[in-house]
Amino acid sequence: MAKLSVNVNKIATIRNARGGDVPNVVQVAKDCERFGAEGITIHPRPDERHITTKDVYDLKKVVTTEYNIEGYPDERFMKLIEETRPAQATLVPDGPDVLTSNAGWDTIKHKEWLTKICKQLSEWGVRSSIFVDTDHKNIEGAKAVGVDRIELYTGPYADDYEKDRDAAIKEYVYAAELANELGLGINAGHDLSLDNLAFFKQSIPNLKEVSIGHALIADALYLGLETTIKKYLELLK
Ligand SMILES: CC(=O)[C@@H](O)[C@H](O)COP(=O)(O)O
Ligand SMILES: NCC(=O)COP(=O)(O)O
Repeated sequence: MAKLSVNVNKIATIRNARGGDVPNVVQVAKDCERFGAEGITIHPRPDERHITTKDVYDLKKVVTTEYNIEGYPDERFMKLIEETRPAQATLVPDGPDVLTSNAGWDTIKHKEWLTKICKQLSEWGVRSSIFVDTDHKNIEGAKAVGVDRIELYTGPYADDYEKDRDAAIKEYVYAAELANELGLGINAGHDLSLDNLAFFKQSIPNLKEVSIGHALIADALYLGLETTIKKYLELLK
C-alpha cells in the first residue's frame, strides 16, 4: 500500500500570514498522524515563506510516522538533515525564487555532486529520494548516483488528467517500469488530489509514498482535516 505523507507547508503559509502561531503547525502535524497520515512532509524553502527553520526542529520532536524533508541540497538544507535525521530527505532542484517545484533533476549533469549528497545521507542513516520527471535518462542517472528512491514529479500528470487521463499517465507507467527494473523505490508528488490520485495509484502498482499538500489542505477547508485524510487514504488502498 502506498503511504500518505501529508505536506504541511500550507498550514505554515496561513500561520505566517499573521506572524503568530495560528494555526499551530506542530499540532496540525500531530493531528494529521492521529487521523491516519503515515508521514509528514515539509519543504523548508530558503526564504522561509512557509516552513521555518524552527519548524523543522519542532516537528522532529513530535513526528512519529515518516518525517520527509524536501529541498535543494545546499549547505543550509544539509545542516537541517544532519541535525534532525528525518526518515527521508527528498532532493528537489528548485532555485530559491520559484513559486513552487516545477521540474525534476538533471541527474546526469549533477551526477558527481548528487552522488556525494546521497552518500552523505546514507552515512547519516537517512533514506534518499530524488525528484525527477519521467525522462528515462534522468531515472537511469538517479540509479547511478546511488539514491534509494525517486519521487516522480506529478505536476504534468495533474495538468493533463482532465483532458485525457490515459495520455497523462502513459510516461509515468514507463518511468515506473524502468525504476522497478533498476531497483529504485517510487514516490510521487505535486498537485495530486482527490480527483487524480486513484488513477495514478492504480496505474503505478509499486508506488511507495505520495506526498500531498496543496489540494489536501484546500479540501480540508470544506471537509475538515480528518475526513479529508481518510478520503485520501481510501484512494490509496
Ligand atoms: C517537491 C514538491 O513538489 C513539493 O515540495 C511542493 O513543491 C511543495 O512546495 P510548495 O508548498 O512550496 O509549493
Ligand atoms: N512532494 C510533493 C509535496 O510534498 C506536495 O506537493 P503539493 O501537493 O503541495 O503540490
